[in-house]
Order: sequence, then structure tokens, then C-alpha cells
Amino acid sequence: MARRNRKVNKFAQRKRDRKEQENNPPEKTGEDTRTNYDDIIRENAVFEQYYKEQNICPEEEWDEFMKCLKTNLPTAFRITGSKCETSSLMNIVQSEYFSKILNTKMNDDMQEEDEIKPINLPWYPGGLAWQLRLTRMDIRRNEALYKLHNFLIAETKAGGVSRQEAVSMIPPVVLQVQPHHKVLDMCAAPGSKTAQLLEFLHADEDSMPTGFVIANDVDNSRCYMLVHQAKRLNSPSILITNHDSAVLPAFKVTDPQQLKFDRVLCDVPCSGDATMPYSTGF
Ligand SMILES: C[S@@+](CC[C@H](N)C(=O)[O-])C[C@H]1O[C@@H](n2cnc3c(N)ncnc32)[C@H](O)[C@@H]1O
Repeated sequence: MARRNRKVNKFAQRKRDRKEQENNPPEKTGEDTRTNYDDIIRENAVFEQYYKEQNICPEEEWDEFMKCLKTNLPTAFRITGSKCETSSLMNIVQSEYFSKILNTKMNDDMQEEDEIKPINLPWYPGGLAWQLRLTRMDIRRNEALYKLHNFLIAETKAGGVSRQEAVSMIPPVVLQVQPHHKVLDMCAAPGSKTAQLLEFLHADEDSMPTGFVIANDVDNSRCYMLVHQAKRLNSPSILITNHDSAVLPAFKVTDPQQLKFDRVLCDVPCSGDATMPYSTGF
């Protein structure tokens, strides 16, 4: 009962905060120095030469390939939290924000209506993941998008929403983590996938998971991002370690003596070359 009351109070407070933050975006720390991709890299001969030498696409498709690399990625996010919280938040997102966006009359210089339409990612468990095009220009010019943007920032901070590219959401879904699983996330920072693993671990709300997630990263400063994730999600079922995964020592436990994992995620660094959009700041 006490737990339920705490949830209700927390939700009522969040509702009040949400109303306030909708019109007042959270303060930004420091000057926003982010720049559109086109302004950062107009031409990069070395980059192009490198990829041409890999022969990754026929010469006649080169321009199309480069155009594709320069396309801004859509904004994608997941609704997180307990079942009761996620369904309430889903209702709010759909009734208060998406419906207003869909009813918005688009200006001539904005994106086409179809492009702005929020898309539910059908493969994500519980239908909790969404994707939409949310460019800085549109946020500035459209009140419904501006409010959604502020809402997403506030909810991300509160732990109700996690911003994550759709493609990055796939590996933890495929792993099918169960509450009893012992999970190792070898290259975990900043922790988007760790957060998903934890959410799947806590899928049964009536009992605490018997499994856990060990989230490791070689970079000490990035490990603090993992600490932030753990605090944000309020889970006691995570252990953060700071080690080179290539030489990760065996974890000694009392019974059995050496810890064996049910699931291992190894999300090694990539070039990032295919994802060079500009950010909306969310
Ligand atoms: C692609 S990022 C991981 C993103 C993360 N899985 C997520 O979803 O938020 C790669 C991470 O691997 C870490 N890393 C690189 N070499 C490593 C190593 N030898 N051992 C452990 N972590 C390593 C980097 O510090 C970086 O944080």
C-alpha cells in the first residue's frame, strides 16, 4: 500500500513538473556550441578516399551513398519504468503531445506531414519505443514540437524516457534477458543498452530480480555515466566495474566459485561514420 502511495505521489509531482517544464525548457549548462553536420564537414577528401578504397559500393552509387550518410537520423526514444508508469506516460505522450503534432498545420518551410508523424517501433516489447523527425528548425517553428521536445528532456532527466537510436535498441531486445539472468555488459558506457538490460531484468514488478547486470567500461570517466544511469533507474541490481574487457578477470563468488553469465553483450566502439547527423539537443 505504502509503495503504491509513493508511486501515486511521485506521479502527481511529475505531472505538476511536466506542466511547468512544457513551457520552460530545462536550463542548458554552458553555451550550446553544437553545429549542423553540413557546417562541420562540407567536404572531407580523406574520408571519401578511405571509403572509396574499401569498394563498399559501385562508383555510380557513390553520390547516393554520401547523401545517405549525411541524412539526419530521426529522434527515437523509449518509455521506461514500471508497467503502471509506462502506460500512464504512453497515454500522456499520445493524447497530449502526438495528437497535437498530428493536428498541426505545417508551414511551407517545414517537413512534410508524413515525415513528422511519430512512428511506433513495432518490434519493441510493449510498443514502448517511438521514432519521429524532430529537427531544430521544426522545434523552433512549431509549438507542438517545441512542447514535446521540452517534455522529452524533462522526462529523460526524471527517468521516464530514454533517448536512444532505434538501431541501438535492438541488441538487448534480441538477448531476451530474464529476471534470473546474470548479465555482463562488457563495453557499457554511456549505458543506454545497460538501461534496457536492467529494465528487462525488472520486468516482473511483483518481485525483485534474482539476476543482475555487471556493466563494465575501460574508460574511468565514462563509468560515471553508468553510475548516473543506475541512479536514474533506481536499480539495486547493477554492479559497475572499470576494466579492460579484453583481460577481464574471472569474477569469484562463493557458490559456485566462478561466476558464469547467462547473457553477454559486447558493444565495441565503432567508427560512427554512418551516423553523423546534427543533434536536436534532446
Ligand atoms: C559503442 S560504446 C558503447 C555504448 C554502450 N553500449 C551504450 O549502449 O550506451 C563503446 C564503449 O566501449 C568502451 N571500450 C573500448 N575499449 C574497451 C575495452 N577494451 N574494455 C572495455 N570497454 C572498452 C569505450 O570506452 C566505450 O564507452
